[in-house]
Amino acid sequence: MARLMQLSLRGARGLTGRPTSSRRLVTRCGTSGKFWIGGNWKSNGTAESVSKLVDELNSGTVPSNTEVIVSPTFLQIPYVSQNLDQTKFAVSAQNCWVEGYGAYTGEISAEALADAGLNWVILGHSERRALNEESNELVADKTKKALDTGLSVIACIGETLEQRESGEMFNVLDAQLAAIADKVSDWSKIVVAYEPVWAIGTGVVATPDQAQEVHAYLRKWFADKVSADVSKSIRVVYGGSVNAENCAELATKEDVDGFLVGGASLKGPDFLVIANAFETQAVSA
Ligand SMILES: O=C(CO)COP(=O)(O)O
Repeated sequence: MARLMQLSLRGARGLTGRPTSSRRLVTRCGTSGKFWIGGNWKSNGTAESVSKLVDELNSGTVPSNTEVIVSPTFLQIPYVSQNLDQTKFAVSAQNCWVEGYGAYTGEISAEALADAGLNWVILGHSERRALNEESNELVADKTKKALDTGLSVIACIGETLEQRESGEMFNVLDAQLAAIADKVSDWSKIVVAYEPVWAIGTGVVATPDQAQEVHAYLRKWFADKVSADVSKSIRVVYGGSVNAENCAELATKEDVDGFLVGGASLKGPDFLVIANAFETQAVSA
């Protein structure tokens, strides 16, 4: 109760002492009201290291105001699903194919993910866009397919340094979102992950103000191009060199509804600090 009161005070005054809008007072972190943290393990993890990581995560706590997912490789998903405490953590895939079951050698369908008991999939990660040449249209088609199959989607967008420095950043983000908006009308099972490519795996984190600027822009994009309701309810999370040291300050930003974490999600104690970032800054506000 005390924490709830602190959260509402924080919503009413903001950390700066300035009044925040009533929109965010009611809807910080979207309709769910929960901060959202994802750990993207990428192509990492041996049987031994994953077992250790799962044990470390199980020994930690996750606040009730935060939803936490981890995303192992396909091969590690069964072990993680069976051994991770799913009262605290959900499990996600890092990709799926655009078609269903069939003659698609090397691919895994959204249906197969659902059949394995998963509820989440990451789509459009910049590494897949760059290394596997996934276009905005393919990411949008995969997003539609995953949603139609009943999965929730972490839809990743973000600009390269070159695009940012040449003034193309907002056009790039617009095009990435517009492609999805062309195919999808129900955004209730989408978390948007803003991951500037220049911040991924580089140790160069966006400043809290840089993250807030883009997140506020994206929220306005939803208000203008989709609807006021979606703008209010969608969660927009930040990814790119988030770690145990910088997460609390980033979490203070009004339009930052969580994080998608790469490297630091492979270290159990660090990821648990990040998973508690919203709780920590809410209580200390
Ligand atoms: O790509 C990311 C999460 O999807 C971010 O990776 P890092 O946290 O390692 O920069």
